[in-house]
Parts: sequence; C-alpha cells; structure tokens
Amino acid sequence: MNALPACIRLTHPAEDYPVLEIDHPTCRARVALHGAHVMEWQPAGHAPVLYCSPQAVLREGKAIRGGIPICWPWFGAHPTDPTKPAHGIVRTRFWRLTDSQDGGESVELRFELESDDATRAIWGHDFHVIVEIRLGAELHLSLISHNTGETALEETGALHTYLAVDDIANVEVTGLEGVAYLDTAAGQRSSGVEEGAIRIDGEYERTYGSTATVTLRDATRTLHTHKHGSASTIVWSPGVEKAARLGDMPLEDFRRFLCIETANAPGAEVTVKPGGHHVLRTRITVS
Ligand SMILES: O=P(O)(O)OC[C@H]1O[C@@H](O)[C@H](O)[C@@H](O)[C@@H]1O
Repeated sequence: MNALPACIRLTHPAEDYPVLEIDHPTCRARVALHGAHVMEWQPAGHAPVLYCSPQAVLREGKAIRGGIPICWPWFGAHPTDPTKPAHGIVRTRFWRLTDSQDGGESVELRFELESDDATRAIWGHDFHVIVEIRLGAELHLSLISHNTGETALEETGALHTYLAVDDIANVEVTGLEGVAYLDTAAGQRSSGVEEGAIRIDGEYERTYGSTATVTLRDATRTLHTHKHGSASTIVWSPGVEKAARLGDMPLEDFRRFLCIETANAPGAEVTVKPGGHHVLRTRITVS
C-alpha cells in the first residue's frame, strides 16, 4: 500500500482486517479492503447516507451487511450451481488498494483484484477488476471488469447500495413508474409493471428493467441514484422476518435502510469479449 494522504487513516477494527477511515472537509467515510467495500459515507452537513449494520461481521469470506457490497460476476444465486456463493466472489475477498489521493473536492481510491487459482476453482474465467471510488459531496463508484481470458465472459452484478432512511414506512421511491418488474419477495415469482411511486410495507424485492435515475425521499431528505452501464435496478427491503434470518443486523434495523441497487440482473447479462471491459457505475447525490 502506498503512503496514504493525511485525510486517510488505516485502522484494523478486527484482526487482519484493514479499513480506511476518511476524515475530509467534504465528507467522512469508512472503506474496507475486504470487498473494496464502502461501509459508511457522510457528506459534510448531512446525516450518514449509507446504512451499515452494527452487527456486520468483519471476517474474510463473509460479506459486510450494509454500505455498498460489490456483487460480481453474478448477481443473486449462481445461475446453474446453488452451492456457489450468492452475489459472486469479489465481495468476500481482500482487494489491493493501488491508489489513494486527496483531490481537494473529493477523496479518490482505487482497488484491484485479479483471478487466481482460488477464483478459478469457483468461476473459470480470467479477469482483472478495478473499483474506482470518489467520496466527497457526492459518491461515485465504478466497477470496471476486464476480461483477461481467451473466451467471452458473461456477467451480471450489482452495486448493492444500502441507503439509510429514517423509517422505511415513510419512504417514497420514484423513477421506476411504468417500468416492468420481476417480483421475487418471499420466494415467489411474479411480474408486473410499476404503476406509481413505490412505498414499502413488508418484504420487498423487485428487479426493474431500467437505466433511469432513482429518487428516494424520506421525511428528512432526498437521495438520487444515477446509473451507468446498468440495465437493471433492484429495490430490496428484507422486512422483519427475513431481517431476523439474516442474523447480522439488529431486528428493528430493517426499518433503517432501503437497498437501491445499480445492477445488471439475470436476463440482462453483459457479454465482455476477450480483451474487453465493462463499466458499471453508480453516483449518489443528496438534496
Ligand atoms: O444476504 P445477502 O447475500 O447479502 O443478500 C441480500 C439480498 O440481496 C438482494 O439483492 C436480493 O434481492 C435478496 O434476495 C438478498 O436476500
């Protein structure tokens, strides 16, 4: 790891588990090397924008509950082998921090990860993935997936953002009106078209075919999720029963976040040719 700018401090909240703590005039944030995972982001003058569970497990191989898990090269269950890890293989590995800068208006981080024997044992493709993060008054996160193998690869994935809300019952989500969805809440499968603004009343899990910006309003503020390279948006809230089954968040905390995921879900697979790459990007703004 190169020398860090003065606004970044290297901490170890658990053994062998490095987390960058950022204290910058524009924001405060925490970013784990495990998963290249933004755990917290609080732009100056605002409450924290991301929810991170106080019971999140900080251990290699276990995904952090909250922040922005990076799901790749598949979203959800593996398409053909349910014994493979949910949401792919990069959120549960340590990445290399290859650059960190104080850019004045924001803090910039770059993480990289390549295929190795352990990843090939689970997923046979060669890859080099880069995550570029800019944290300031806005949050920018890009996942750049390079195909370094000799055959085309097919990927799905998600930037699985846990947006903090004051109370899930007061949330309204717009930007997906008139969009077709697949509803997979509580293990069922049904489809439909979203008629109006989304309100959450219990477990919610819908995948929308949309590239549009999504806006979340609660009693205190408005958050916008802008997307690039993303044909799907997932809106997910576990509800009380699924939150209890997850086992790594306080029971009542299901009220304190809504996931709005910048994704390419099954059915919107991206094909990356040998030598090619794909950029999946989210930008979060607060007003
Ligand atoms: O517990 P995980 O593996 O982080 O997944 C959380 C949730 O992620 C969502 O994106 C899925 O739609 C849910 O089905 C899933 O439960």
